Amino acid sequence: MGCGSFNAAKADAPAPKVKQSTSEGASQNMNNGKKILVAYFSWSGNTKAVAEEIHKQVGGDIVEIVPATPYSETYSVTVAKAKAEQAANARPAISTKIDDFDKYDVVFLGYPNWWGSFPIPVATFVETYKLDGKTVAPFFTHGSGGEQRCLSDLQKLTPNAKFTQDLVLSGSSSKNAQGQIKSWLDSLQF
Ligand SMILES: Cc1cc2nc3c(=O)[nH]c(=O)nc-3n(C[C@H](O)[C@H](O)[C@H](O)COP(=O)(O)O)c2cc1C
Repeated sequence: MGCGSFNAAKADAPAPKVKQSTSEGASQNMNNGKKILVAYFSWSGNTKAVAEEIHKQVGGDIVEIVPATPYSETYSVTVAKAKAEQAANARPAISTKIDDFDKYDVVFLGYPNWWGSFPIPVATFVETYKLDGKTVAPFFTHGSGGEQRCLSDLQKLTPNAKFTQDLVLSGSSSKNAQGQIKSWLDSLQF
């Protein structure tokens, strides 16, 4: 798809911020006896809003996937870099650190659709923190292209995870999606 159709989503979104990459919210980190982590990548805040709502509803810990070298706040620069990284199948370093990742049974993993697929730092994340044997509940936001290869490319990277039904939201609906998130979580029995 062309860039024009997702410019609007960026225009409405807050400026990206680099956050401390530590797990937090450990006080209520069990749901149905499962230890939960919500992990997300977000450049302009849409997926972050969804991640925070999921965390609010299911509890557990939440962590942001943060590239060691942040993306530019300039849309066109980030678009060009993301495209080049995908073409090169790059693995940029991430600053995200998670202690004792093995303890998590369920990982809610979310990111925006970037060129039809995952932003490349997500690949670094799943190759660093192995999802084998874990339940993975994927969620995506997009400009207008929908899911495209967001899920199928993730499944290729981590074929030994147990995937639930995913949640796909347009970026423009991401800040008002409490009801859709609740329905999705109910359907997954969380
Ligand atoms: C580098 C880049 C590439 C994108 N590629 C697509 C795309 O191929 N299809 C699409 O529907 N949206 C695309 N988008 C739009 C984002 O998926 C959408 O705005 C998303 O909600 C942004 O999430 P975020 O605020 O968490 O970063 C792209 C955005 C960027 C910055």
